[in-house]
Amino acid sequence: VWTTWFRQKPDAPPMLPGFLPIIGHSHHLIGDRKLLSDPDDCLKLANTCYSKSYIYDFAKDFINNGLITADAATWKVNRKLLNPAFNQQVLDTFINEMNIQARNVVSNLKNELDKKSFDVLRHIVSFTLSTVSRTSLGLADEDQKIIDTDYAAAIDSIFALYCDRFQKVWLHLNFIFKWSEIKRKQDRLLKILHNIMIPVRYFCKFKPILDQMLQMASDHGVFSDEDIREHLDTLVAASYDTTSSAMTHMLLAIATYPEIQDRIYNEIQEVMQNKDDDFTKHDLQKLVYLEAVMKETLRLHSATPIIGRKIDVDIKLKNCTIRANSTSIIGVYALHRHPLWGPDANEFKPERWLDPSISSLLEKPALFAAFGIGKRNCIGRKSYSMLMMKIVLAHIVRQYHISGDINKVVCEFDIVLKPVSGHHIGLKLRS
Ligand code: HEM
Repeated sequence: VWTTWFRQKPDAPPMLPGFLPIIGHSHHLIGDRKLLSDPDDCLKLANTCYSKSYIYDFAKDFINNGLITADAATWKVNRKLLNPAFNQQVLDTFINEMNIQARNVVSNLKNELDKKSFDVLRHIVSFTLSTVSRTSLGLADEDQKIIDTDYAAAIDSIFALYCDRFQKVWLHLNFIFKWSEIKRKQDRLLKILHNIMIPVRYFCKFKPILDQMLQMASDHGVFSDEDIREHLDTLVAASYDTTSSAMTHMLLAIATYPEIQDRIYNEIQEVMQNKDDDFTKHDLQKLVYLEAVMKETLRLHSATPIIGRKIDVDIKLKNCTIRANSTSIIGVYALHRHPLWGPDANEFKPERWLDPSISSLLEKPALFAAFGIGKRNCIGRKSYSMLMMKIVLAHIVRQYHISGDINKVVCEFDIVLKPVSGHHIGLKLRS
């Protein structure tokens, strides 16, 4: 009542549909939220307020000061320290491991050949998890199995608990939550996750990202053991669901449009001169059409359709002012369909990414926000996750003809956007 009636400025943004006098949107259990979809406003907000909405605090017991959940002051320091761990030279050393993991997926997919359809998510999740943990943690094979099974199951369950808590608005209050069954389950899962991740630093072999953190801990005394555990958990948690969701959507999109699939295949053949070699950094740079398809899928089927920010200070936007101490939601889904994309904004057209005029369009950096907006964007964005996804997609398309229909997929909003109807594709071996 207070925020709705007494603290509103005359130039406050209009209320979302469904607003009722006095109770606002509380019958929808979403409280007082502003949804933004103008690219300039979104960027201004994202670069003015670095604090996350209180919903992110649900994951604090798990990843506390990791980049995703850290408060603004801690985030600024840690992001600066961690940025170098994701530089291009470090990431180039991952290409070999990514090729190995991609060949494993292609080999496992042989068991699914010639079925009318099957759910591809299991294969993609396992690829993502093993690639991320091998490249950032550098685990040996036997230790990797614990991550593939116990850690993956625990992380899935803990994400489901966060969603459950999000929907039960009374559990947003900590003093009720701490007596709940969800809290007891969360504590059990955290014990499993911590017991797996804490010893990781002692038994790794190839570990560029972890190495960087250990180096900083010893040189500057900046990270404690617990900080390192939180950063490692954050990397796996932040990459595994998002990348799996994005990659399954990309496979489904490629499956839906045979002419697009043929063009990707032909591009691969041209670049690789019909050989079955691993993809090098230079080969990957030449796969421009595949990259356009990936970006177009991220645009229309973004794994993170909304991003929440806590508003710390009053912000004057183009047509309104948003008050401090409220929450705003950046509507990535809406930004990706903004009229600036043109009259064909709702159509799947990878060619738009090859059109030279795209660079003037992307001068508004918030227009494409699949990896977040502004300075607090995804640390693993272009180089890490695009690289990993490109390699596996190129290996799969080179080997198999994919069928499926993305338009039949029904999604729900979990921590990321997930198809509830399954991720069904069919595969045939290319001759
Ligand atoms: C297709 C794959 C991915 C998508 C769509 C994605 C998307 C995003 C988005 C939208 C954010 C901003 C969240 C927010 O503002 O609340 C974010 C942050 C983050 N992502 Fe990603 N991500 C992907 C892959 C990865 C990978 C592979 C890694 C790690 C290697 C990673 C690590 C992170 C981290 C650490 C943050 C927090 C950054 C910060 O606050 O400084 N992500 N991601």
